[in-house]
Amino acid sequence: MRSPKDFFAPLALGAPEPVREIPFRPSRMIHFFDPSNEKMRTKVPSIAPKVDVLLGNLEDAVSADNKEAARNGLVEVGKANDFGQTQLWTRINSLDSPWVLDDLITLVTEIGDKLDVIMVPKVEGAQDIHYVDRLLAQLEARAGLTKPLLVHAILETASGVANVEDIAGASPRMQGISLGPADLAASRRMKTTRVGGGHPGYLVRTDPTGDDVHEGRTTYQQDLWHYTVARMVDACAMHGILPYYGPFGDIKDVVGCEDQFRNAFLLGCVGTWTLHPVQIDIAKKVFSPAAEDVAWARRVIAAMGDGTGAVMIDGKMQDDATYKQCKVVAELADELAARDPELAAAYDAATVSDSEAMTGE
Ligand SMILES: CC(C)(COP(=O)(O)OP(=O)(O)OC[C@H]1O[C@@H](n2cnc3c(N)ncnc32)[C@H](O)[C@@H]1OP(=O)(O)O)[C@@H](O)C(=O)NCCC(=O)NCCSC(=O)C[C@H](O)C(=O)O
Ligand SMILES: [Mg+2]
Repeated sequence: MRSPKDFFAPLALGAPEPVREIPFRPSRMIHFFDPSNEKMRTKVPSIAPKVDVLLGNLEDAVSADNKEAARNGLVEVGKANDFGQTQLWTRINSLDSPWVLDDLITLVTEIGDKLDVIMVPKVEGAQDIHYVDRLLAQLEARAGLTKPLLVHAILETASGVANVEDIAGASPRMQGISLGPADLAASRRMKTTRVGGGHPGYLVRTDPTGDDVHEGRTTYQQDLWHYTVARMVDACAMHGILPYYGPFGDIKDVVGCEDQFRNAFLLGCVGTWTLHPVQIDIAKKVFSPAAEDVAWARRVIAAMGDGTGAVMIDGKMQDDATYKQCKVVAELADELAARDPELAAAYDAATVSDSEAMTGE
């Protein structure tokens, strides 16, 4: 454990100064593509402007035979494209794999200036982040990078969940954490066979009303991921980093996907992974606050003045705590609107019509 006094010191001579705060940049969708797949590589220039984050995946879903091709394909993509406001991330292979050292050495050396965040899978505890932290500092120094690479952990082992607060605070590089429900299910010995989402067997049932316990009792499917997502959100908030939902593998179930994403958004996540182009617009819709919620938040903020005291709006009590919630929504809306003119126009139109409705104009 480093002394708090040394926490922000570079871990190698010549490495860039660590950031003091994680900059907020829109990251509603982290779009996964396989850089070993030539067809997907050719789609990068058309997909990049539609997503907040483009991620070249080197780990699971890339076959062992294609690991080198994926690494080289990502270098090619990084060198050939200007990503504008879209961030370029990668997911490296796991720290116990034979590929990860070459992943880090090659990517930082060849395209370290283009990469924003390195996603590390199967993080078990702070020690895994410390290893990556020092190695990155050495590689950054050697490559002459001036901006530190940030690190994102996937929460996908039972031990990672048990240590999530330590992981979130392990380094100033920690940008955020995503849920990895598929590996986490395996690590926990859960009896599901899916990538994220619910399960019809995980439910509660209303009490029996008479003698027949077998019929007429409503069931409600429960969210398998509620506990982990909530715990991850708290760990991230505590350390000033960003929480994300992860993958939803049933690509055809666009409705279930939207529900799962929204649960995560309401609980505090800022974004999610998208595995297929069809999920991009779902993530954009869910992780951008609704225009009517933004109009309401702006109304409460305006009515609350300095943010203290209590007022009634439409029969509902507002006070310091609702003011703070509204600030979260309104500030997120402003940050997203600064990048997205369509969203900016929708938020402004809703705010105008909300204030016209109030004044009866
Ligand atoms: C899942 C896929 C293999 C499906 O691909 P495909 O069979 O080609 O689907 P479609 O025919 O519907 O595709 C239509 C067109 O869209 C292109 N496409 C598909 N996916 C992508 C993408 N991600 N980015 C860009 N373009 C994409 C296809 O090429 C088709 O193009 P065209 O023929 O010109 O019309 C595929 O979607 C895929 O590989 N997705 C990524 C999978 C992935 O990254 N998985 C790993 C993340 S999840 C995970 O690791 C679990 C987690 O760690 C945990 O533990 O929970
Ligand atoms: Mg995984």
